[in-house]
Amino acid sequence: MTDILAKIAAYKREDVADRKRRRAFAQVDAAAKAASSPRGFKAALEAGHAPGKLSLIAEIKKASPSKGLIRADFDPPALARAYAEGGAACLSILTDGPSFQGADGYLIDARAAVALPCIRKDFLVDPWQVAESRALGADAILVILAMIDDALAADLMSEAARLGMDALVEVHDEAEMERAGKLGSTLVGINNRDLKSFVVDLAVTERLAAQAPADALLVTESGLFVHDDVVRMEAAGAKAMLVGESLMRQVNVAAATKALLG
Ligand SMILES: O=C(O)c1ccccc1NCC(=O)[C@H](O)[C@H](O)COP(=O)(O)O
Repeated sequence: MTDILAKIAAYKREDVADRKRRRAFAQVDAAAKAASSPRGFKAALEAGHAPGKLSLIAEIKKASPSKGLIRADFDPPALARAYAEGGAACLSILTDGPSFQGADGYLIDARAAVALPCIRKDFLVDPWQVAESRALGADAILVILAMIDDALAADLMSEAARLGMDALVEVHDEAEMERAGKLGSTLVGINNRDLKSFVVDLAVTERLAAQAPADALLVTESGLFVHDDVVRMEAAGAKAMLVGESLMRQVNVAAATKALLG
């Protein structure tokens, strides 16, 4: 595990332990079952792509460990509406506070503003967080293989399935891609960001795409700035893309989203 992921995993375990002390699983599970029905996240990505067009997961991201503050003027419902107007298929909302200045409320508010499916972008180290994510309204969760072992990944994925959510399984290298295949992942994200150096390189998707499970929908993540990047990632085999920083830095987010999609 990289230094940054080890640091995040350590404080997440403490945070989850604290949340569990305050709220029994039965309570979270009841809230998850009472939450507004899941919107099909993977189905929206499947429906949104076509030759010459990648589906967009547009990210609501205030800050990051690699870039610090990205967007000071930060209004999640307004950003969600701008992304919807710009043609995004789904939203990704960072809820981690310490490293990304996110908040659970951002997911609730952004999802309420639009009809798009939403993934809770956070660092999951306990199946309890999956039910919590659904209770917050999430339609999908992120499973970061670099941070957890296969047993925990399988538990997170089966808990997501139990609650009607999709799981985006994120990989960074060949070994993790092989693990994703063995776990039966059908929605696989290749993260172009090296989590040790924070260097972003679209060649990571080009290198790993051919090894993705045959039936998986492939998402390229991080470091997409212009439409030429989108064309390049489609040529590599991606069907969808996850984009945060480049859109978050724009004054007119809807127009920038349209321009990125071409
Ligand atoms: O963004 C970071 O600095 C980062 C650092 C450590 C772990 C994860 C990190 N990012 C999470 C993401 O996956 C990105 O927010 C997402 O792929 C969008 O990337 P970008 O378009 O480059 O903002």
